[in-house]
Amino acid sequence: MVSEDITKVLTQRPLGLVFDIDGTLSPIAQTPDEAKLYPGAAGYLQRASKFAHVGVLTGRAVADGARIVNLEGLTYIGTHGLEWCDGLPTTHPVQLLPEAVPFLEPGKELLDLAEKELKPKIPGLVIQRKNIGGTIHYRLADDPEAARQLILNTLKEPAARLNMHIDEGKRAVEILAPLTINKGKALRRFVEHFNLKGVIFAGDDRTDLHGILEIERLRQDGYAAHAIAVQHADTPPAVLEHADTIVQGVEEMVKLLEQITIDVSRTNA
Ligand SMILES: O=P(O)(O)OC[C@H]1O[C@H](O[C@H]2O[C@H](CO)[C@@H](O)[C@H](O)[C@H]2O)[C@H](O)[C@@H](O)[C@@H]1O
Repeated sequence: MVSEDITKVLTQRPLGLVFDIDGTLSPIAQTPDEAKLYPGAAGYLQRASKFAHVGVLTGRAVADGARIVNLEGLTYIGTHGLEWCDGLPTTHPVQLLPEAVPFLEPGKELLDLAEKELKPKIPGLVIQRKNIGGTIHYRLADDPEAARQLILNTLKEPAARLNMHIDEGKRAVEILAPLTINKGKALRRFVEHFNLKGVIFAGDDRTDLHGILEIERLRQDGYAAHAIAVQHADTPPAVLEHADTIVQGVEEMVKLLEQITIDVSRTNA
């Protein structure tokens, strides 16, 4: 059985279940392309989509997140909230927020610069391009800290000139549009889009904190809302502090998702 607090949310209709991918449903992998859903997760998401609106809310581009989850009938929200797709992007249009459009070219320019300047200097560097901006991964560099410094030093001035924002993720430097869209705003949009009465959000990292804090605000606004933090050695303390439930790692998160599907089908039986 899941906790009473989670059960209370699960009885609401319409209900939403929203998940981050990396570190939440997929263990952190050496490279972005190697990441996979934890065994069983796809089946539980599919089952959950029979009684809830299931959203995938990721820093990856929609196409990349959908490649990993690969289930029809889910909503894919990518690039930290800038892209939205009601279903798999192979069969549904991907909507890019209009305010993000001016940053398509500057983002591309910075990534081109990273390819030219950084790739030859940092063996193992992975440059992940997205529709808007992208992510430069230094996890495989021989000296990750030196790689991080070189990436930040190389991109600082051009990013300021092109009015792009630089942030940091897990062994990665993110090139982002300088917009205030984040996972919290995207979560609110998801709730309003489906007219939800209840929503659960699960995430593990810095960018997920926006989603977790939005859950607090949704509760204040009268929604049944619950935040789950997936704890890893490097989980930011604020994520744990503001979450309503903490699970240990992706394995426990997927077990909880399974239990949610079991409890809801028992109640509906
Ligand atoms: O905010 P998120 O939705 O968690 O997205 C952040 C980035 O996650 C991915 O990178 C991370 O996971 C990779 C695969 O496990 C790992 O190799 C990498 O070191 C991590 O930083 C994703 O590839 C990025 O696009 C996201 O921006």
